[in-house]
Amino acid sequence: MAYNRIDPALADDMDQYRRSLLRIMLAVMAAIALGLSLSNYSSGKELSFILAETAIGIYCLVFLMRLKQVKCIRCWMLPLIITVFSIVVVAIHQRALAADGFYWLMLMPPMSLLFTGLTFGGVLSGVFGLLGLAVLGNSMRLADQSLDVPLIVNGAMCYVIIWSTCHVCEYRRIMALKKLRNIAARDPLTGIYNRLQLEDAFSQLQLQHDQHGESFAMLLLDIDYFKRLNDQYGHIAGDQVLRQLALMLRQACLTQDWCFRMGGEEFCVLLPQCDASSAITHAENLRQKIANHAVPYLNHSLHFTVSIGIAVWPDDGNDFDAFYRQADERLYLAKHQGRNCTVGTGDTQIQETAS
Ligand SMILES: Nc1nc2c(ncn2[C@@H]2O[C@H](COP(=O)(O)OP(=O)(O)OP(=O)(O)O)[C@@H](O)[C@H]2O)c(=O)[nH]1
Repeated sequence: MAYNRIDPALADDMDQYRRSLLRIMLAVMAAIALGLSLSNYSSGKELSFILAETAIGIYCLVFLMRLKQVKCIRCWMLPLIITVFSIVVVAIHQRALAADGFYWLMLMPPMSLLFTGLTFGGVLSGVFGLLGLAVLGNSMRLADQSLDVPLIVNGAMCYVIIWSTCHVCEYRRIMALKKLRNIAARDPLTGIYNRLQLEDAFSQLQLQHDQHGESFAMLLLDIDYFKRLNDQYGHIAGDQVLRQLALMLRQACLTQDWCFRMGGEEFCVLLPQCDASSAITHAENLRQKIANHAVPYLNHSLHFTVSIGIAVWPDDGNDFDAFYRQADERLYLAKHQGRNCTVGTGDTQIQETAS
């Protein structure tokens, strides 16, 4: 089992960005729509337009007032975008408004790409662009029996430039955000997740437990006498050991999603769908594998061992802090009992001590 830890946070960032832009845009749209409906009313324009403008203005105001509570921005934006730009297309159809109606259509790509997403917004604004051009050409042909080709070509070129620029900008913004999130989530030395991600991963497993009753385990590992290793062979050798241990943990977990460097020489592994006895088996296998492994460094073979503390959910705590504390206390006990050993759940006894 694996899950994508970056995307929920990324989605959250994008959501905040959209909301702050929306606040300004909805206020402007409400003012324009209500202003237009008033001016069209006083100049005796077509009633259907006045009603549509009033409805859009009111919708924008309600949306603006409820923006903090609205969960699905796309669900609110989609009817607004489709209604506004359908009215624009209808306006283009009326010969008198054909060209200036097309200017308004240029707002479609930035709005739909920003507020309904890259793929959906790209397709939607592409369809509306083509529709607008077809309606513009048709309304000219109906009125004059001729096509103003330069106007159509200029309109199409501007639309394509705006559409592609917005698409590239939005794509690059999302990629940059993903990259930044990834940098912030990982430990630069070993490449595995840092401690900030642990609580998030824990919440995901806790949810799995609440929904399906699956227990899971946490292993806290700390390298024994790491200071001595650093002092004897130097910090570069120590770094090599840390990288090798991270690699072994990733291999043991089959996925990197559940391995974390807590800082210094301390690591954490989460074991999904794991009870107390399989956690001990897993931890012991890992401990022995590490103890039997040699890290090549210059012309040395570096040997090192780890001590491990285990906590199993839901037996060992009722929240993250208590759960983590339990694993930490058992790690401390493992150190106290002579290192290179595992202390498991239950009655906090040593499961196996070093040879
Ligand atoms: N090479 C290297 N060393 C680090 C890094 N982070 C922390 N250390 C070193 O890790 C050592 C931790 O030492 P201690 O906390 O005394 O732990 P220990 O020597 O492993 O002793 P026990 O944990 O009690 O077995 C210190 O010497 C730190 O300088 C790192 O990123 N690279």
